[in-house]
Amino acid sequence: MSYELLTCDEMGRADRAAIAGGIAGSALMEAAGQAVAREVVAAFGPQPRRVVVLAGPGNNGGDGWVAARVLAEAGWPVDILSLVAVARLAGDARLAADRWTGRVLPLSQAEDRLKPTDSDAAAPVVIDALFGAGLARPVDGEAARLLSLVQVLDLPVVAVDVPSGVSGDDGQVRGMAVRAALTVSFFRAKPGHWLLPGRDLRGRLVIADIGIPPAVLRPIGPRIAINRPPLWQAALTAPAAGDHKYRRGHLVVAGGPPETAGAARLAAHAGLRAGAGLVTVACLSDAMSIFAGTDPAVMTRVVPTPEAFERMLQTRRVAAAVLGPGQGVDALTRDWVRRAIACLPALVLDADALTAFEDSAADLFSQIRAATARGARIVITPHDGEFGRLFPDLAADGGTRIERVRAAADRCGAVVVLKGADTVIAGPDDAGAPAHGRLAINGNAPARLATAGAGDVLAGIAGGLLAQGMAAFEAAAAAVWLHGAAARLLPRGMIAEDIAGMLPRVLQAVAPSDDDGLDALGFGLDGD
Ligand SMILES: NC(=O)C1=CN([C@@H]2O[C@H](COP(=O)(O)OP(=O)(O)OC[C@H]3O[C@@H](n4cnc5c(N)ncnc54)[C@H](OP(=O)(O)O)[C@@H]3O)[C@@H](O)[C@H]2O)[C@H](O)CC1
Ligand SMILES: [K+]
Repeated sequence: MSYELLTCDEMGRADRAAIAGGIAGSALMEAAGQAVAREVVAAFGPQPRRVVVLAGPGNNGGDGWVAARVLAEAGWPVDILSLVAVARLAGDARLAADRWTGRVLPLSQAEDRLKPTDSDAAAPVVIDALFGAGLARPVDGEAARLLSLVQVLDLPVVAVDVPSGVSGDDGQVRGMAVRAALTVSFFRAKPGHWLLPGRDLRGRLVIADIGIPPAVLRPIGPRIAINRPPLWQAALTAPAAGDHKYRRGHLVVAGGPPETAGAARLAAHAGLRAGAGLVTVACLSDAMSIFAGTDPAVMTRVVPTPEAFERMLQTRRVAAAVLGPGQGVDALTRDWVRRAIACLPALVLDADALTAFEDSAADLFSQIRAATARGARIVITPHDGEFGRLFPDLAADGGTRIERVRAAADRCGAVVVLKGADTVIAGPDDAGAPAHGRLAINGNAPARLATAGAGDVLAGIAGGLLAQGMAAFEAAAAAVWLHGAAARLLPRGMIAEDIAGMLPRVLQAVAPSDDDGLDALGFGLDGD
């Protein structure tokens, strides 16, 4: 399964490369329109049903004209409402329109033809082929009127490429867009299919092969991907026979005051489940009994001073740390963060470890940059509020979610996980850095994952993976996906404490196994 996402510009380049390689543009359009028709029949057939195609002025409309012809040839009653006169169409779209032998209705008849009639066994299916990758400005005027009619009549919509009005690049709505039951796109999906609200408006997504050879992608070098296991699976190591717990990675979680100790407990437990060899919560003496009294596999260590914390990091073979969950927004947190950045090979900074630097973000970023320059792997995991505290100008400037998170990663030098229903993971654009300009959009998190403490669990999973030596971008992307997948296995009513318990099942499905390939209990160990 492919996981690259192409921006509209990259898709245009892929298209042009295919055409330069000898595939006619009209053949691509024919394949695109046929795919749309095929999916309409699969979703709404096999009995023919009335179809109304809304055709726009460009090639998205061209796909609509092809789909109309193919459906009509199969005996489906099809009407076309074209935004512009056929004489004004050009290129492949004009060729496609010229092959249409049925009626083209004037837009004044739109309401009449869209309304279900007594002779309709079911409401007509609308093919939305107004605008696709070429959306250039907000949808208004006649196009908006047509889409509003479809919305008011609550008709089933099949969108060509994207629901018209949704930007393929960022999933934002420009002007207006109607929710589709199904979106048929071509060759590769686009970021706007996976970022909200586009993800929500597109309905079910089908990516059709229209004959573009995958080799065209090599010179394009897409850097945005949907977050799926192939992106990071190879970096998930299986525990080896000779491993001991330190070799599998010692993760330290910073424990805060007793009132908010739950957050670090969740992170510590999740770090262990994600595969860290051992996990220690470092805390002040007043929280000791809480941390020591809960999770039997998690160790506790009292570090009365920042110096003691640093000494522990340096002497206990610490592979990674998670700082921030429930730690407190104060100078002590800043002190621990500075010391951890200065001496550890890997680090997750979450929650309070980010908010504590609201007034000194530049200072935090220069420390992170110094550490990553010597090879440290650092992941920060802000939600939108924390992001706004660290990067107020980026949060305010109205750029797309992708632009914001990219700019943030470039500025701070860490891998940035911008959490939300459509979490985005971005690596800094440092030439030569392993995460160089990479970006993944996550799509597997169920809505019920938005629950208290879920972020602490995510930080712990990322820390557990970093402790095992994973690269920062891969660890961050894997953590986000595993977290979403674990929640998917849990029914409504799940709480943050339940998530880590699902990790063994999820890891079993995506990670290399550490058993010897024999029967489940190992009866066959002697080779029989
Ligand atoms: N490989 C593929 O993916 C293939 C995709 N195909 C389809 O082609 C479209 C992209 O076609 P393109 O012609 O580049 O763009 P659109 O059809 O989406 O839109 C361009 C026209 O729409 C006008 N426009 C743009 N925004 C608005 C608006 N808000 N209101 C009114 N008109 C608008 C634009 O006008 P300009 O004045 O800006 O020029 C254009 O006339 C892709 O999405 C696929 O569906 C191919 O068919 C096969 C290969
Ligand atoms: K469309």
